[in-house]
Amino acid sequence: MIEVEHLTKRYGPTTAVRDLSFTVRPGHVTGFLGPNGAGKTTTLRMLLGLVAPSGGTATVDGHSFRHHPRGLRHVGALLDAHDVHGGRSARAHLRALARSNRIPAGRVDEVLAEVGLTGTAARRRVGTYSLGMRQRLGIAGALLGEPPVLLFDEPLNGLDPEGVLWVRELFRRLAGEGRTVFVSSHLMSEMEHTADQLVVIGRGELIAAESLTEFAARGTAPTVTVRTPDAGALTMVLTAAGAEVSTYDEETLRVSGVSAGRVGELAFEHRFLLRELTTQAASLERAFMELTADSVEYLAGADAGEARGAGAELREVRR
Ligand SMILES: Nc1ncnc2c1ncn2[C@@H]1O[C@H](COP(=O)(O)OP(=O)(O)OP(=O)(O)O)[C@@H](O)[C@H]1O
Repeated sequence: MIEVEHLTKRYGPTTAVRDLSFTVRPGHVTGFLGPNGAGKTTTLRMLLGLVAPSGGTATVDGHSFRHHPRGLRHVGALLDAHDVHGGRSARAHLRALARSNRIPAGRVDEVLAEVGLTGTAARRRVGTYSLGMRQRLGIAGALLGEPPVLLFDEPLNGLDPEGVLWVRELFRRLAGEGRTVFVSSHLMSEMEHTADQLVVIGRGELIAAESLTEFAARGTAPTVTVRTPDAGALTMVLTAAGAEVSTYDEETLRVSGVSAGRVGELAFEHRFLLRELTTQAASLERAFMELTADSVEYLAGADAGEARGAGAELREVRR
């Protein structure tokens, strides 16, 4: 179990992490989400004892990583895929890691096969690797000691679609084996098919720590799209039934506040012809943007107003 309690990190006038507390449990893939600069990397570095906190604690199974004698056999991590000597081969790099962590050398070929760096790829200098290949090597390094706890900082960066699918399956399998898998990303679209638990931060502070399902429920309610030649008359019926209706085009309505089933029943009762009746689930991406809108440091032009506006809307709803 990863426990972060009142964790704070200041760099001069910048507070990268502020009074952050959360728990990450074994048996789950937990996504660590936040916009750029939210403090994810700083938190992971504190967990690994690479950066000293200004306050609070970050522990794995009750110990700080620095004081854990089993090193890579206890916590495996991929922080920065570029953090590997470019002149070495993948195999030489992993052999050195294995030696210094007293891990049997036989594990090196096992993890290379696991991440798909076999044959000539394993013998090539890491300096010639693409970002995706470096990510695979970083993941191999994290898996080397078969640790019960795994930390990954933006592991999907640079991976091709096949690589993304492979990583997702790998993480699920590792969690299924009872390990703790903690994965950072600044993109909800990456996490929504990867994680089942979420820790969301913005400007170094905790915004949410809950399951993906709970997080989804915070977002915009699902909407129903209805296509009918009787759009005007159906709008009146739906509004009378308590729905909110907006017109998309002369045949298409967007309906919220009632289910697709109820729209179907009302249309049947009033003998309206329906050409389409579909539900759009709440978008997790939208919920994430709304929730973090006020903590986004780097916004481009027009998006800034829109995202902040969305944040304000959500606060209205919560009140
Ligand atoms: N060594 C440092 N010295 C000064 N400021 C730092 C240092 N490391 C991080 N910061 C600042 O702390 C804040 C959090 O940075 P961090 O890299 O932890 O965020 P992040 O969530 O990982 O972002 P990204 O998704 O962009 O990698 C940023 O404002 C960053 O500029």
